[in-house]
Amino acid sequence: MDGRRHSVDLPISRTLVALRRVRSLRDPSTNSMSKFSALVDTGNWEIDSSKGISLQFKNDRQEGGSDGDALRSKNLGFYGLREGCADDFELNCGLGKSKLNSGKNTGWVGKTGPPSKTKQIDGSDYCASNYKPLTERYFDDHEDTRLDLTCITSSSNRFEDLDTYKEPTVESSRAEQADHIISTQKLPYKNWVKSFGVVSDGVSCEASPCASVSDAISGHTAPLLENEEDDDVDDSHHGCGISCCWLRTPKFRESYLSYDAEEHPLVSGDVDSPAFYKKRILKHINNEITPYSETPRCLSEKFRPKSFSELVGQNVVAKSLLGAISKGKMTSFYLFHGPRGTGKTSASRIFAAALNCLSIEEDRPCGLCRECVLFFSGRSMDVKEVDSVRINRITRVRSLFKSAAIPPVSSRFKVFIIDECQLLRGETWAAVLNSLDSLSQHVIFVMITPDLDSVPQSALSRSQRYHFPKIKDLDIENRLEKICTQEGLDFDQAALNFIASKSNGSLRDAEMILDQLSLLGKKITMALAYELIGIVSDDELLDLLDLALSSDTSNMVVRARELMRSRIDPMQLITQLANLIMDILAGKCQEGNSEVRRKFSTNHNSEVDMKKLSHGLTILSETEKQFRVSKNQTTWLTVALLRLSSMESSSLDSNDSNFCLKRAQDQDGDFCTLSATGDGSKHLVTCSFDDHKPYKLGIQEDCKGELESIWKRTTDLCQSKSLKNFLKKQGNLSSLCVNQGLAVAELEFQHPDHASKAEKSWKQIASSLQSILGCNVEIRINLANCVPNPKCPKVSKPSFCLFCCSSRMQWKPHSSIDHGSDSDLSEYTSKKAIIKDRPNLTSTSNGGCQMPQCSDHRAEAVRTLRNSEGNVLSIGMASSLRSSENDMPKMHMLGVEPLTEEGGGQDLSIHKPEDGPSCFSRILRLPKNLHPADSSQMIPPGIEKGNKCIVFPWDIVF
Ligand SMILES: Nc1ncnc2c1ncn2[C@@H]1O[C@H](COP(=O)(O)OP(=O)(O)OP(=O)(O)O)[C@@H](O)[C@H]1O
Ligand SMILES: [Zn+2]
Repeated sequence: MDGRRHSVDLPISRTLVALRRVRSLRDPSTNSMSKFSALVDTGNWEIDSSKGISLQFKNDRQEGGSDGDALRSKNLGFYGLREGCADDFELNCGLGKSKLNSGKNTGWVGKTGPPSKTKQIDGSDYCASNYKPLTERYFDDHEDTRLDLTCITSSSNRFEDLDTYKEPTVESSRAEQADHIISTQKLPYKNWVKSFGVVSDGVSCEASPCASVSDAISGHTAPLLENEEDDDVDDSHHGCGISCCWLRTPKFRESYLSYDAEEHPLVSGDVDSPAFYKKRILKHINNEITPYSETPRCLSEKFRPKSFSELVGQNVVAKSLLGAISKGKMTSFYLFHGPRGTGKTSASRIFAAALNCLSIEEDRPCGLCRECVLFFSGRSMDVKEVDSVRINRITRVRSLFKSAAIPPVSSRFKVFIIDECQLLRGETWAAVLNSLDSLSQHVIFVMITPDLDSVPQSALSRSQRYHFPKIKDLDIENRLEKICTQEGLDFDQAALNFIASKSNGSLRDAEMILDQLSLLGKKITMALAYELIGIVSDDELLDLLDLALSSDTSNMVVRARELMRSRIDPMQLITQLANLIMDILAGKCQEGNSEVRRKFSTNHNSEVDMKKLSHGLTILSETEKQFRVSKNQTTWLTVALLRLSSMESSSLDSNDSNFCLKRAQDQDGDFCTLSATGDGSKHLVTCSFDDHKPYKLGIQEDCKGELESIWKRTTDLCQSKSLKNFLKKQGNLSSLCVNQGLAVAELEFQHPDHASKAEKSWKQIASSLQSILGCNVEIRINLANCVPNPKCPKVSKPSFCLFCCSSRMQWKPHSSIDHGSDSDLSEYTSKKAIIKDRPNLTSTSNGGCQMPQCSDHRAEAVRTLRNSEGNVLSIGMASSLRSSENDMPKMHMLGVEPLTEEGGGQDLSIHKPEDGPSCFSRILRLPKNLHPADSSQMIPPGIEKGNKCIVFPWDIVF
């Protein structure tokens, strides 16, 4: 009867919810949504003040009948359930009565027999009814012939069914879905209809792994019960935590039923009532827990790998698992672990499919064979995903293993995948491990966890472990690119690169971000990605850092405020800044092709900038702590940036006295400070020496020219031709640092003999330098490559400089300098002046190292170890013993304190005693491995030895 209308009274809330949900309802057997898609379009929703909302729809195929026959003409592919053995089962969902008589067993595969009874609920028996396509069932309105079939197929002509389907109602969909679930998955089964040969005609080998089950299988039979006890086994999809595995749909770990698992354990038969199921399932459906989805809901579902070759970045794992299968060397217990979103679950499913794949090819799973089709359509009865939470009871574990003991339905292996196994309780683990030994060869357990530490040791040692490492950014980027191409998404490569870098090795996270971005319907760009992720770009942060390092305070504050006002959370900004600084310090900033990056790395590559940045990390970490107790995060962030911006040399560590400002002569011949500033232009600032601003000509590339020029002029000033040539050829000025009117010049020689020779001529070198620089000069003579010191195993790298000596000469601007005369030299040699107040220190009369001199010509000094780039790696004490004053001191390190180690350079501090700006003392934490005898012997007079520290009350020469 064309045009027949059926009404459903629904409360308004449910109606509206239903409208929203209709997309998520689908036919679980066919994995198809098409049966429901017409619903919204063809359904006619009417609002009646007395009845509420009603849904009406036209029934094209219905030739007649009553309201109760609403579904008759609609072959939804769902399957009925008989409640009780005689009574028709009714779905009172507003559609009237839906009679689901089993009728004849037309077109069904299976065996007939008495109905399998299960426990009674509310006094009524029910049986696993006969199943057949609804069309037939409705039209063959016969009494129960008690076929013992639990067939879950759709009609024999599924495609036709789909085509003819037009207008189900929401409620009928739900009800039938509920029926389907009950009939296909919830009922206890009596027997397996075992042979797939019987149904194989329906298995299309051409079907893709993703084909819906009805496309793939036309007669898959569910197992029937062997006996009552076993009913908890393979039908355990209903709330026991075991569900058939499917690849394309999301993991369905929840039970369809939402009843409390504790109350209804796995084996429980007292819940096996259709009414009970129906209620639960409907509740479940109403709760929008959709076990299946028509189309993959997100990209990560859609692009879930289906073969080992599709598994990104896990080649070792893939190869090993495939190897195990091809060699037939499987074990019963696998443990997949690794960070989230790296493919553990996908791999476990692929592994399960590969184990049962019938293909003889190496590349398994083939996706085409019967087993693969069964598996990928979610209908394999031999692969189960088990919810860890739900089996967290010994009784359930026992049931699980009982289930495992039953041979596989059609496959070679029964595979149980237990995800999140770290949630299993100790007793559950014990039960699992105890039962493992009794497992037959055909059972394989795959446990998955992101947290290996939570898995008991006993389990670890019993399992074959596979680690899934984080996926490389490049692999993620390539995968995203592939997805974009397949999905027809327009994208910027940089944006994909950015997404990859922000997903922390998790491909799922990356796909999620891409998914969200794709919804915007625009080209996937960096700007969009930044906006979505809620972070500012590295370029913006570099800009901010540039301002901070350039001490452009006002602009920096403005910029920071802009950023925070726009979108960024201060805590996020702190984290990002810290990450960026770490990248810069690790030299990663030069990578990439952005203009801002290039500019930043050009402008801020000095030693002092690096120190500022590393100190900045400390500031940021303090600020982060402050954030936790403060509401005004924005202010604290601004304070942090201001601190970063206004960082002075004094706030840096001892070696920060080498504040890296460059000194040069301007064109008028005046001394000035040449600083490397943030804006990229070197600007000249006239400076006087008493302004206490230190500066340095460092070893950076851009200083090299200046250093060479100074060294050339210095050597030119040397009177002795041989010295001049020697210095030009063998030595060079590696750095020059001026602090508080004292220039510390570091000279570098390649060979100890050369260093020694230079040391002997130190006065001439120093005076020449003084003439050029116009200030007090201290020279240090370093050996570029040193022989490793056996006393100091840490210092084994030949590039470290163990040899260092220094001497100081006071500048007398108006005195005439005679570079060749030692007698004149006394006029402006500063040593006595500097050390006169410190009786413990004496100068070496031969003009050698300035060190505290002990009796027996023993001298100690603090030494620095530098790597070939000139960075200070460690500091330590060295002592020298010389048999005569003219001997070259034989230095050896007494102890080394790596600056990087905890308790090392951290404790180094500078004290400025009253006795003049050029002297200070430092506290040096002694190395832990320093032999007490050594330390007591070698510590020079005047050094107070504390518990861990010794105080050097003299001008330590670094
Ligand atoms: N190695 C991978 N190769 C291909 N796709 C992957 C990979 N890892 C993750 N994915 C993508 O992420 C989604 C989720 O992956 P999967 O569930 O296998 O990760 P998991 O490691 O098990 O994560 P969790 O520990 O959170 O369960 C997949 O559907 C897939 O789209
Ligand atoms: Zn296969």
